[in-house]
Amino acid sequence: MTAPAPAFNREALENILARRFFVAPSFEIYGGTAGLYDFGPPGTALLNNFIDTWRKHFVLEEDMLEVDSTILTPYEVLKTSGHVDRFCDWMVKDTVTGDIYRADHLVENVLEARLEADVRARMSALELEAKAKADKAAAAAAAAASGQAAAPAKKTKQKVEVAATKLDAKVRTAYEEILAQIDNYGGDGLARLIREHDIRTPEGNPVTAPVEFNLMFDTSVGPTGDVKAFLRPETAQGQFVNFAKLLEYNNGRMPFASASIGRSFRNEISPRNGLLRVREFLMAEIEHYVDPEDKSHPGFASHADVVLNLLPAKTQLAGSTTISHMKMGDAVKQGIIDNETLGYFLARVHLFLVKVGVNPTLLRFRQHMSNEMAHYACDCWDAELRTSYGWIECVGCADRSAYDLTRHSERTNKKLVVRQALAEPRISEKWTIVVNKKKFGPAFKRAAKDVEAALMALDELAVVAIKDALAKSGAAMVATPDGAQHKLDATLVTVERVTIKEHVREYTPNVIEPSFGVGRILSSLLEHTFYSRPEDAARGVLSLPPCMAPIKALIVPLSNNTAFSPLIHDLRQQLRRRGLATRVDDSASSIGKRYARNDELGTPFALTVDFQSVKDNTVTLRERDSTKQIREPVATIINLVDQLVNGETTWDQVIKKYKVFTEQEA
Ligand SMILES: Nc1ncnc2c1ncn2[C@@H]1O[C@H](COP(=O)(O)OP(=O)(O)OP(=O)(O)O)[C@@H](O)[C@H]1O
Repeated sequence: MTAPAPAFNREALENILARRFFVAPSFEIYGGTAGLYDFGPPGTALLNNFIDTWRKHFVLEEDMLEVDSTILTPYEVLKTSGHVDRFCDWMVKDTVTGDIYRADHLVENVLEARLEADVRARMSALELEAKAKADKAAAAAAAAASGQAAAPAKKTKQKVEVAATKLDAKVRTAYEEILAQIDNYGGDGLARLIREHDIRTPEGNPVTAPVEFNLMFDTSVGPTGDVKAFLRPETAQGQFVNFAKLLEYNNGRMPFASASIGRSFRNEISPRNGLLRVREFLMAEIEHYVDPEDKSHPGFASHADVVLNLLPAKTQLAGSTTISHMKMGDAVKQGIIDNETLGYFLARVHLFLVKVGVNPTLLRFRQHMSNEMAHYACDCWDAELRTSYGWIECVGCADRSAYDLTRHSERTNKKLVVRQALAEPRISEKWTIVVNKKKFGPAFKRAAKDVEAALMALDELAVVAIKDALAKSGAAMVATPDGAQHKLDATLVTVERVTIKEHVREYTPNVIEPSFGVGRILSSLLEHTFYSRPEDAARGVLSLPPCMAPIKALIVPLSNNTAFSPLIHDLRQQLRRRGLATRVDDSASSIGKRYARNDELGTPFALTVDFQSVKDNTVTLRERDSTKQIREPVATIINLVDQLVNGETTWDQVIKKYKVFTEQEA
């Protein structure tokens, strides 16, 4: 089923989504709350179909371990993960109205508007120049014909306006470079941009200096209010804190992945663009745990030929947004994508997005630049979808390294590691701290246990630093998790070179995380699949793939004659038994109108019951995009709908096999 490429009409789509109650602002009758949305029946069905397809594509396909953890998350967990200190955006205030803006978005909007005005101005300048040339030539021709001198050309007012919005080439390049890296600016950088480029609010007012704002909603647990907590900003932490149990459930086998689908909350400074930036949204996240010394993946070879649209960091640094169309395997071999596992997941994400209806030509993977990366990530690619709002990040694919597991382990003193039995024992030499037990206990008293644990947890570099400090000044310092510093000397500890024979290798796995924002993907794919019938612009169609469509089959009786009732009942029963959502439209409208109404809902198939059906038990099956139909016995049609929805056949295959007729012929 291929829909014709349309000119996208956002207003028409938004009208359908509101009118057919796909989605609506929450608490609308109270005036609504910015950044909160409710899904109506077709929107909820779409959401559920997305989750179902996601589960089958990722969780079932790879035996991922799905967990459902709580939304309420204690302060300590998010302090340890770095969210309390760093999960922030920068905001500015309009100095006149007091309105709040997210600083990077304001800069982005203003510069983009200036660049757009520049493009328009340059186009008009070219048009004016062409017109002036044509006028001059016409005047010269007229003058030659009359034998008089040509009158001088008049300067138009329009020319002056064009000049005012035209940018100097240097300024234009500077704007383009800033926009390509807008996510990389911190508070000082944004303040400089605002100053240097005279960034103002849409009302034309100046703004304050940027202030950091943490995006987490805080709350407290229990009646005393003493236990501080947050609504989680991602599902990932709920998976990491359960790592040891998950590994045990997996019989200690590596690599493996956990997955979670659930709501997350971010107190966005300025929610905007419908579902694209909201304050409560559904996330589907995978945490794939992998050996840092071996990031190969068993699925790499079978996905190496998937062609991806890549925008690497290097290209962006050179100020370009040109996409490289590359086989995933080649991108990994050339070091553009860091490792096999990350490459594999990018390919899987690509295949999934196309399966749910994303237009592959409007999908790209953009690599983060080093200063743009989240505090936990060491390589990151965003799957971005092109929408009427520009390129939108919909899936973040990050290599979070060992960051989270290490932090949680350090904070809780619980081991979050993999123990791998070695075929051959590994013999190595290592600098090790040896504690003089007799003196150590009396010296540190109640803190002795914690100080010793802190010393034992040090890596070899830190141990060598203690050795050097003891040799140089006779003293060294060590910190315990409560932040206290403790002084060591050569009577309490010595640092010795010891030979170690290891039968087990212990390591903290690295984590590769594809993180899906469900609302953003749905909103983008609704744009990708929406078009208007070429013969009637008022007839909108959502060309959703059958697996995603809220209703799979519409049942349309020719009229509300009771003769059709038993067959309609039978059709519904049979489709329901196969788990296929149906809807009967027995309203008085014409059949064409009823088809059109359900095209708006994205219903891919319609079964029409007429007087012939009652006689010979045949019904027609109409496909939404081609509007072509076939007429076959009920049993054949039910089987075909089932196979079409489950992807076992396609409409193109069906029309090769059966006699086809058009809507007019039916
Ligand atoms: N406010 C939001 N509204 C809707 N979806 C969101 C929002 N914030 C994040 N997401 C979704 O969650 C996914 C993973 O979150 P991640 O933390 O990587 O986003 P982010 O980089 O903070 O997004 P952005 O830079 O747009 O704020 C994103 O790719 C996106 O699809």
